[in-house]
Amino acid sequence: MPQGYMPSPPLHMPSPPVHMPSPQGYIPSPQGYIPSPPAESSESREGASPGTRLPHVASNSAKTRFGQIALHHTLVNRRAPTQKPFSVRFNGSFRGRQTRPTPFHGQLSNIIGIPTSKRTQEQAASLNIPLSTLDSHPHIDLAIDGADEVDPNLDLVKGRGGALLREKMVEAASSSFIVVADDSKLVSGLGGSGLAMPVEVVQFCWKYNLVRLQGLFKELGCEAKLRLDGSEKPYVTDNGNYIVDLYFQNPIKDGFGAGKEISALEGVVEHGLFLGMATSVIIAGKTGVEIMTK
Ligand SMILES: O=C[C@H](O)[C@H](O)[C@H](O)COP(=O)(O)O
Repeated sequence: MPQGYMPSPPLHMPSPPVHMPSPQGYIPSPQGYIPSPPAESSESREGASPGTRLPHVASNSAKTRFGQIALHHTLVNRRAPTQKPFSVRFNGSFRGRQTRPTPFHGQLSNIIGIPTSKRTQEQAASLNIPLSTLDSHPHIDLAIDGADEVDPNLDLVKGRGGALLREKMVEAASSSFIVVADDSKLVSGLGGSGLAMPVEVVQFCWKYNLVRLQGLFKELGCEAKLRLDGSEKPYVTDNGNYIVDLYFQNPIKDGFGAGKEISALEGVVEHGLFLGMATSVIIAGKTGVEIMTK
């Protein structure tokens, strides 16, 4: 936990500075902003605490909105702030729109971002967000990121965007890791979407490792494929490696065991199973937003 940071109840957000608009889905209270009364109750998910629905939040804007709220939540709850810059990691949370994201629109200062891909680094730099690296800032206060799959234990599959290695390094160094996703990402078990579970491998003899990776999960009906780019050439990560995508017919039963087996293969750089890392997950659905915490 970073120096000077005091957690507060997860669903309470103290009042932001006066120039910040009231966040959608929240109402003012003597304790600060609190979620608006739920439109309907939500069901709890196995392995996570009961969720709370925040009504009237469109799922297509929820990721950005709740990323902002998560950031505000963490920042305004810091007691006795030090002069030390607050470090936050970024991924593509502002991609698709080139407008300056609200948290950085002159409302927060003393923030340093740690980008997890070259693309995000360029975007953040173009928005004049101060950037650094893990070398200079080995302890990060807050990570906010999306996920490709979220299971009931808040374990994740990540890396369909190709940034899994840097994401895992940076998120593992973060005191708090908040995932923002929509409900299409929910699965009962990792690999259960039938979509890719990425593994970053060195280019040298990639086929050898592809065959070995597929062989590890024969009983789950796993098919391994080399990821290609738009020109049908092997996709190359920011780290100069290839990605082997694993497609499962049946979900992985033991994520930690699977992760260990994958990592034990020489030439494997990193895998897309993010286990025990997320602090909370903010899920947007058609009828509202649910916050899952352990
Ligand atoms: O490599 C990239 C990331 O791990 C994920 O693929 C990403 O966080 C999920 O992206 P999105 O929220 O845009 O679906």
